[in-house]
Amino acid sequence: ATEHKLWPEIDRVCLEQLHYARLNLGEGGWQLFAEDGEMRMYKREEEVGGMVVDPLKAVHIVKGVTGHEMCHYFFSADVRMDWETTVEQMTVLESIAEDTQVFLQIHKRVWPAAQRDSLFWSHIRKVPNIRDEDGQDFWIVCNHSTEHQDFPANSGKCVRLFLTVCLVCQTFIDPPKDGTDITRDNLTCKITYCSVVNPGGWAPASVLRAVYKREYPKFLKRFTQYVIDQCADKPIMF
Ligand SMILES: CCCCCc1ccc(-c2ccc(S(=O)(=O)CCO)cc2)cc1[C@H]1C[C@H]1c1ccccn1
Repeated sequence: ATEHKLWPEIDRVCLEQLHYARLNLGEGGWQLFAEDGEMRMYKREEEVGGMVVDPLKAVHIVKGVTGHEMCHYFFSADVRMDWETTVEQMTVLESIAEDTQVFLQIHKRVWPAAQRDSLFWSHIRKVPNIRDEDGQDFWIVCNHSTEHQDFPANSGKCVRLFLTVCLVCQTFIDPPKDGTDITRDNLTCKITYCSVVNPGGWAPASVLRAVYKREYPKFLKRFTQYVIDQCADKPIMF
């Protein structure tokens, strides 16, 4: 996809998001708002033009799958509707390359706000782990709002929301002591999910914050469980 006009932006946003995801939660005023087993969800309360755009950062540890598998299923258009319960309709507008697609998604309406749609490019890539920490290479999927001449914002019934999302995964292998082949029992996947969603038009701060608090934990728990279930009986994708 390196010759496509979007490539410079895709490359820049992906690397920015990888850096942002790897910043630890020490600085930056993150407040923990949800916990479930190994999943911890943090947010910062921010408003842009009177609209809630609370950045979200979730960290999670999932046994039995690799970062490649986690990112593969997050990126795959074919399975999106199997796990994405808040999307009413999903269309692939453009397949720029094997690793880059442009999506239009109509999201289920969040009462009392108007229904939203999102139009974004989605890119998956492996990033070598150059600091030879004990983890494997990073896999990242980045979703970032973009434009498309056939689908201008706010031209239909939906308010166009703007999003930047990244899923950054790293696999840790604890090999069997007896030198036998690695099995899923030897795999641990560390996940960082970051998201900034600008609702694109006014929505009550109280409603938005309540929806985020309810929907994000459900969303990440459902997605990661979906990947565990899909991978259970399949060969490991390293
Ligand atoms: C007034 C309504 C404001 C906006 C509602 C809304 C829409 C989309 C999204 C969203 C868009 C993309 C992604 S993704 O990770 O890129 C995967 C691909 O679908 C994820 C979540 C979020 C929210 C915010 C509610 C919040 C919410 C959170 C998790 C699920 C549903 N709703």
